[in-house]
Amino acid sequence: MSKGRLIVLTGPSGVGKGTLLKSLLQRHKDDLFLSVSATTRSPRPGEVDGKNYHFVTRPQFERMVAQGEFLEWAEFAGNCYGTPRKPVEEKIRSGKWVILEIELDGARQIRRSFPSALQIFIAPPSMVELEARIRGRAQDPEAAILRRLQRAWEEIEAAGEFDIQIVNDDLERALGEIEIALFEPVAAVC
Ligand SMILES: Nc1nc2c(ncn2[C@@H]2O[C@H](COP(=O)(O)OP(=O)(O)O)[C@@H](O)[C@H]2O)c(=O)[nH]1
Ligand SMILES: Nc1ncnc2c1ncn2[C@@H]1O[C@H](COP(=O)(O)OP(=O)(O)O)[C@@H](O)[C@H]1O
Repeated sequence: MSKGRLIVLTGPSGVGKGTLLKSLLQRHKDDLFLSVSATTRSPRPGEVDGKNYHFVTRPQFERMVAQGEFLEWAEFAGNCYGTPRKPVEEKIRSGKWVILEIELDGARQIRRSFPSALQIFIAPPSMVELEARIRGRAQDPEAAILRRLQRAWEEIEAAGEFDIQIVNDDLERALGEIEIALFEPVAAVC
């Protein structure tokens, strides 16, 4: 049986993490499992409970924190997000590769608790393009967009903490780079 593995994907809101992951998971259905987070954020149009997120109330989220149900959790732009511990641990134990699509604080927590996790940072081609993508998605109120853009600067400054940085300019090229990072590790240089 193959060995389980944890992969963290982080990057500012609107950079294209969800878009990249959708294609990646379609191409590698049998190899990769995406963790479904819990959040107190309201569902966006089209988002499905249990598929995109587990949508919970703040008291429910706080109870889950108190009961140690999260592998990591953080507050982002006024809402809480957390990775349910049990499904991730079960998948890893059964030899699966699990991807966490999480923000910077969560990635830092995972770095401490799972130092062997591969940490990938997705960067935008520019801040102008990032803002255009968040606005083009047209799914967040103005206040949420502004909070995400403000936070984006801090996240981009921390890109160097990650094992790999990939610029999502051309989607196919960025996907190819993620696939190389996951499936074609560079041979050790003697
Ligand atoms: N720490 C942490 N961050 C998460 C989790 N789930 C999602 N996030 C991050 O929370 C941020 C906001 O997510 P979301 O509201 O879906 O907005 P979007 O990134 O603009 O699509 C993103 O950076 C996600 O990667 C989680 O379980 N833990
Ligand atoms: N390489 C790319 N070039 C142009 N637009 C992109 C690219 N990747 C993603 N997008 C668009 O940017 C917007 C934000 O992408 P999304 O995957 O929702 O970002 P995130 O999950 O990081 O918040 C979407 O409208 C998506 O279609």
